[in-house]
Amino acid sequence: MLRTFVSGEGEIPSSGLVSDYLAELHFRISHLSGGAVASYIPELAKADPKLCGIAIATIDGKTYSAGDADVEFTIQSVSKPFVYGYALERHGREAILQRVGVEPTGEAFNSIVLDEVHNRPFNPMVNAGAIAIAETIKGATPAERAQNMLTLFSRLAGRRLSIDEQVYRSELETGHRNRAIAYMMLNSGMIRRAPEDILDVYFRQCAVRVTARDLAVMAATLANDGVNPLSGERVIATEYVSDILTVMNTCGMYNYAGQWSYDVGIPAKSGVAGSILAVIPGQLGIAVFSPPIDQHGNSVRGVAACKEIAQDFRLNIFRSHVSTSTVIRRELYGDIIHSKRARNPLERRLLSETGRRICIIEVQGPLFFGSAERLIRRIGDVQSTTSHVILDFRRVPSADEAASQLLARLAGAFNETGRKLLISHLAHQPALATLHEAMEQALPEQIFEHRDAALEWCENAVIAEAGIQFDATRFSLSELHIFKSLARDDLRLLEALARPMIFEAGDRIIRTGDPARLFFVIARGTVTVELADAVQATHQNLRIASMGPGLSFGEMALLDGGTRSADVVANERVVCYGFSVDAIHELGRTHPHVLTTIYANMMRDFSERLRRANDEIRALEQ
Ligand SMILES: NC(=O)CC[C@H](N)C(=O)O
Repeated sequence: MLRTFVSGEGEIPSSGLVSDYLAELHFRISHLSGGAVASYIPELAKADPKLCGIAIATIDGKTYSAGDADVEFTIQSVSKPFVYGYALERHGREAILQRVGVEPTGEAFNSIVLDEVHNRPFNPMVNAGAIAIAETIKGATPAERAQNMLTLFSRLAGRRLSIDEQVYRSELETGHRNRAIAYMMLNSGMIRRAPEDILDVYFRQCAVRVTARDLAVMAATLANDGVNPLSGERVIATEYVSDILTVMNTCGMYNYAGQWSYDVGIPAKSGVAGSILAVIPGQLGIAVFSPPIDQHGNSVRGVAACKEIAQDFRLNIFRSHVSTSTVIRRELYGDIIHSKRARNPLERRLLSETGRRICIIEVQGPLFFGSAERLIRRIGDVQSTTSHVILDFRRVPSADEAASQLLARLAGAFNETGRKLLISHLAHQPALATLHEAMEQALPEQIFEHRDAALEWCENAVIAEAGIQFDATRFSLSELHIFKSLARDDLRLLEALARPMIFEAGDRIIRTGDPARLFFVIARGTVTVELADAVQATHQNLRIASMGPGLSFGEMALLDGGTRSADVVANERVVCYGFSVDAIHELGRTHPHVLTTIYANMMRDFSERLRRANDEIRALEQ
């Protein structure tokens, strides 16, 4: 039962909740009786049966513990899954399967039977299999092999471990059953080197000193796809982690494995010194240590503690925590949501009429078969009404091989139909590398760092298709919205005031804080309006708009005559006309209607922009 979710102190101690839970659990578990300390290895018989420690490590490296979680004991059989992973990595699945199967025995950990069909040990979690696997530990001498083995475990624990010489010697002197198993395997050709050599490193491997906290970290390394959450070091290749966990699930608790899986539902491994290590993939690792073991060789208190934790925290791995229903965060359409590219009134009308052909899908969460399939199905649904689909991946932390393949196929299908699929915010990080590669191959031109750039690309395509671009070659002031409705004579007066100006790419045409003396009309090229230093963390400028031919900027100066509130930078060579604010005001004195018309045009533009901004905000609120 979860009893301690709120502490009495008024404040909720963030990590105290789990610690308190473990402390209570420990209190109950440590009073359990039953079982006996293993004595077939004489040195193990000396263990204090009262010892009891519990530890949990999360995949982001937080550890919780209760009781004797920092007391050292020997790892024993809990070492087996890790050396198995090591062997798989060195020799590959095929070669290892030749030597050791993956079938549960239903027999004790030290059973002497081999699989008669293949003449190999049933699985790597029982002694026979683990001894065969120990032969794969690299090294020309016993010392080198011991060193390599110890290095593996130190990397798994995230600290330097050592070997308990007494326990090692004790088993070396008395482990005749294991010796028998080794000789039998030599006889059947399952091991090739001298049994004593292999047993030497196997006994040492079993005698590595660890704490419950170490085991929790090792379990968390498996839960974390093979990366130690404390050191950040990859210790096991991702592709073999599921092999290890599968075998742990079917064979890790020996002839209790079926019942364990039914009761607890977590891949686990136990050792005769009294420890159990359990792995909840993607979440955490659990370890319990208490020496008395039952008839199967599993720690009595360890089994009880794991059962409770699994039930209280709903950790059965067959219980699904993933949902595919949230893969689409929301959909936005190009009639309401616009890029930061400022548009002239004609283009704006076109986009509000036909912009629904552009669909932005904000994707969220990890992509795997289920979520990718759901996403693709939705894209299929919107396809009939859209010509452009932008996938915004900023909230996608990972995509596996299956999802990457599905999306690559989708991209291929898009390419064939002439519809466009665009990708934005696909982060450069290892968990997205496969997807990146697949997308780069399928859509080399359509991957954008920012969604806004992708949207602008789509808008440009829609506008180009409609053939309504501003024609800069026959540029006349009457076509500019700011001068709309002015009589020809008035326009002529204004033309006389226009000063042609040329800027090169990167030129800062307007600088924040400068006195505002001119406003500009673009004839050729595009500019970007940006807020200097706006992104605090990086001191980067924030792009708020970009604009091209036929649009004006800096006209606010006509109203407030103050200083500039943003920077405007030329994106390429820009030809524009500058109008002196003073000269326009001057003109207003003799021709007041010129100024009022300009003001009215500006007001109309502002109010339209405000309305559109409100529509966008409303759409983004959903
Ligand atoms: N179950 C175990 O932990 C067994 C390990 C022990 N070293 C043995 O080989 O017998």
